[in-house]
Parts: sequence; structure tokens; C-alpha cells
Amino acid sequence: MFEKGQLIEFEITDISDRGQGIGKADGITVFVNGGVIGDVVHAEITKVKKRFCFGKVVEVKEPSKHRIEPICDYAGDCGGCVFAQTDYEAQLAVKEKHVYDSLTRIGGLTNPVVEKIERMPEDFEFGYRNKATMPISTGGNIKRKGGIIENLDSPKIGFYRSRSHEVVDCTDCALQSPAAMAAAEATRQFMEEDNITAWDEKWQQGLMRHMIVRTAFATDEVMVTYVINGKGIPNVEKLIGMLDEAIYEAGYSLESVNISTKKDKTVAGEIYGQEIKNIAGKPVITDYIGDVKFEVSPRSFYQVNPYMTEKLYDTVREYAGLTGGENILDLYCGVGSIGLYCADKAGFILGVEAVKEAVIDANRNAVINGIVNARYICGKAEEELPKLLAGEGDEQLVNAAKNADVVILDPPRAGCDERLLDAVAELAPERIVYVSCDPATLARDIKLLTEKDFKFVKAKPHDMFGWTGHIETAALLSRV
Ligand SMILES: C[S@@+](CC[C@H](N)C(=O)[O-])C[C@H]1O[C@@H](n2cnc3c(N)ncnc32)[C@H](O)[C@@H]1O
Repeated sequence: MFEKGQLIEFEITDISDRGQGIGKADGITVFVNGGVIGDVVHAEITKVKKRFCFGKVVEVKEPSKHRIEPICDYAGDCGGCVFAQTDYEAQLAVKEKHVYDSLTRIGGLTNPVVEKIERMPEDFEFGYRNKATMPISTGGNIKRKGGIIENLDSPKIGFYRSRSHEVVDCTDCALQSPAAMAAAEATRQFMEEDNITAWDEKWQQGLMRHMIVRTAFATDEVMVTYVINGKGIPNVEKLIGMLDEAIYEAGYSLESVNISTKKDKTVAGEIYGQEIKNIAGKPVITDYIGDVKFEVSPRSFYQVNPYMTEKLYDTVREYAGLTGGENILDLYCGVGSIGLYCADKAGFILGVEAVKEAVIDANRNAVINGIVNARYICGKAEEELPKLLAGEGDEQLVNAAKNADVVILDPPRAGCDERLLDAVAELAPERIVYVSCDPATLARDIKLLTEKDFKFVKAKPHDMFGWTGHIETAALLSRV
């Protein structure tokens, strides 16, 4: 085993989803900060564990043939694009391999069929994101006598540095829509001119915490939501005017401005406070996936890459094997997007979703598309499905659940609760289509399902989050 401080040389043969270079030196696995697959690096050992080590790259001795010029000026600073210096083909190969490795290593499958990864089209490899969640900072702040809070620095709006809460001020981003960057710039200017404070995590004070910008690519509508530590933003009419102008100049239309108050400490995974108040325009923006129209509220989940969403949903339709009358259970349904995209080929669709606003959106989305064979209920899938299978609740919904032919699972990164997998097993649908943004939890859940009378058929990765380490996968399981 190596010692802390030792210098070693090895080739980076893999990249983790958090962008760590991985390789072997003298048979020992080493994780380093950064690196490109194929680089031969000199690294200094920084931490020694029982079976592996951590290190930091001191020098890239032989650059990989997959190394490219960084895709933006913030590469290495901003924690977003772990593949900012890796060519696109190599990224795709790493992602495909991650899915295969997870299914074999964690899922316990032998030679699983992993279809070729669906790639982003050449003209949409950049600027594809329809949602920017940007933390705001003024480099900290101090409280003067009389309670006046003063900024220590100019406003920074951007993305967190890798594994930190330090905000990297990004005036440009290779992945975000121009509307998002224009909205950020208008906010930066407004904060500077009006001396508006930003949230200081250390002292738990300051006003502006996050801004979330959503762009509907099909309609050019834009929604801006601020998360603040207070009741409102002083001189907010001026801010709205600046946003409107900047977004218009970028070629989009500001349609919705909202504020959410969040006073408590940062809770991982929950950006918004309890309430989101619409302060200008309408409370939703409208977008299309294929021919289906969707209205989306600030808190509702909506897939971030519109081109790849359509590709993903096409795979779901294909895997679901719809012939025209199948009943679908769309679990973790968000604004109802997958089910409604399949509605023309479905018998009845029952969706379950934990976020109340998303359920309201889903039911309204069925109505605005003239879809009458879909209903959406609010609750945790792992609690609602067992109740429905026990015959509790509305007769139409109980029948829809009990007679489901296809179950769609699309949970957050943490994957499904085991209670839900037990309920799905009891229900014994013909097919399960599992959509996942984390190959590790997907593989874990597939292992549980294959121990419960389902067999894994195939999976297909989709490059929904190009240049980042994340991967979206659709997997098909069928009843044994
Ligand atoms: C990855 S998103 C998928 C949404 C939707 N299927 C789509 O394609 O847009 C996961 C969704 O699950 C919801 N969710 C999280 N935990 C849940 C639970 N225990 N039960 C039901 N829904 C849940 C989230 O609010 C989110 O809308």
C-alpha cells in the first residue's frame, strides 16, 4: 500500500460521476481529482484507505487522445461539467460502461443487454438545459451597528465549486439557455445597483439565496423564481423590468416571476421554501414534448433536456409494448409527462406523485390535451400503491391499480422504496419500465425485482446530461 505524500504514476482508465479520475497503480485503485480518461498522470497520494487511495494530480505526463480544449472558461472551477475536457465519443463510452458495470456489479446480472447510448444531436450538444438552478452569493456579509447587513463582495451568481458551497460566478455556461444567463446578468446588475444582500451560509443572514430559471424551448417562455430569506425583494418592480428586457434581448419571453421564502438552513435537495408566490405574469410556463402540451409550475419536476426527453419517452413507449389498450401505472409521474406522452396508445393511466403542485399540473395537463383516460393522485408511491391494492379509495383508481399491465417507475436518484417494489411484485404487471438517473440505484432495484419474479430484458442509456457525469437510463423488466 502507498503512503501519504508518495508520488505515483498511472493511467486514468475510468471517471466517476463526480468527475474523479480512477486508475490502478501497483494493483491498487487510486481516485484523483479530475483528469481525462486515457491521461497518464503523476499524482501525490493524499489519503490512504484499506483497499484504495486518494490522490491529487501533480502533472499530466502523457495527455490522453480524448483531451479537448475546455468547453468553457469555468472548467475545473465549476463543479458541473466533469467531462469539460473530454471528447464527446469518450464520454459516451464511459457512460455506457457505467450502466453495464452497475448492472453486473450491483445488479448481479450476467451479460445484460445494454443498447447503444442515445446521443445528443450535433447541433444540440450545448445550451440544451431548460432549467438553471443558480446559487447567489456576495462573498459573505457582515452586520453593522443598527442591524444593517453589508456585502463583502459583488454579487456572484452561478454554480457551486465541486464538493463545496462556494459560488463560482458564471457569466456564461455552455449548457444553459441564453435566457438563463441573461436573467442571471440582470439580477447581478440589480443587486449591485440596489445594494441587495445575498444569503451568507455561515451567519445565516442576507436576502437572495437562489434563482431558478426555466426556459420552455418549444414556446420560448421563461420562468424566473427567486428563493429568498425574507418576505420580499426591495424595489422588485425594477428587477422585473430588468429581467423582462434582458430576456427579450436574448430572444425569449419572460412569462412568470415567483418568489419563495426560505429562512431555515440549507436542506440538501430542497431548494424552495414551503410556499412559492407568483409575483408577475402567470404561475406556470407552457412547453411541448412532441405534440403534447405541458404546463409546469416552479416546484414541479420537468426533464431538463427537451430533445433527449423525447428520445427517452420514445424508448419508454417502445419498452412498454403498448398495443392500444394497456393500463399504465405512472409512478413518480411529475407533471404527468410520460403517461400523457403514451396516452394515445393506453387504456387508462393512473399517475402517483408526491409533490402536490405537480399533481395539479398533471391533471390540468390531461385536460388541456383533451386526454380523458388519465388521473393523477398525490402521495408517496410506496404508500399509495399498497393502499390501492388493498382496495382502499376511489373504485376507478383501485381498479386501475389492480389491473395495471405496465408499471412505469421514474424515481429520484435515491431509487425506489422497497415497500413499493414489494407492492409492484404483488401486482405482477406484464412489464416494468424503470427510468432512472442513477445507474447504481437502478441496478440495486433491478436486483430486488429479479429476486421477485421479474426478469431483466434490456436497458438503454440516454445522454440527457451531456458533459456532466450523470446518465439517464430506461430499463425493461418482464414478468417471469
Ligand atoms: C425523476 S422525477 C420523474 C418525473 C416524471 N416521470 C418525468 O419524466 O418528468 C421523479 C419524481 O418523483 C417525485 N417523487 C419523489 N419521491 C416520491 C415518492 N416517494 N412517491 C411519489 N413521487 C415521488 C418527485 O417529486 C419527481 O416529480
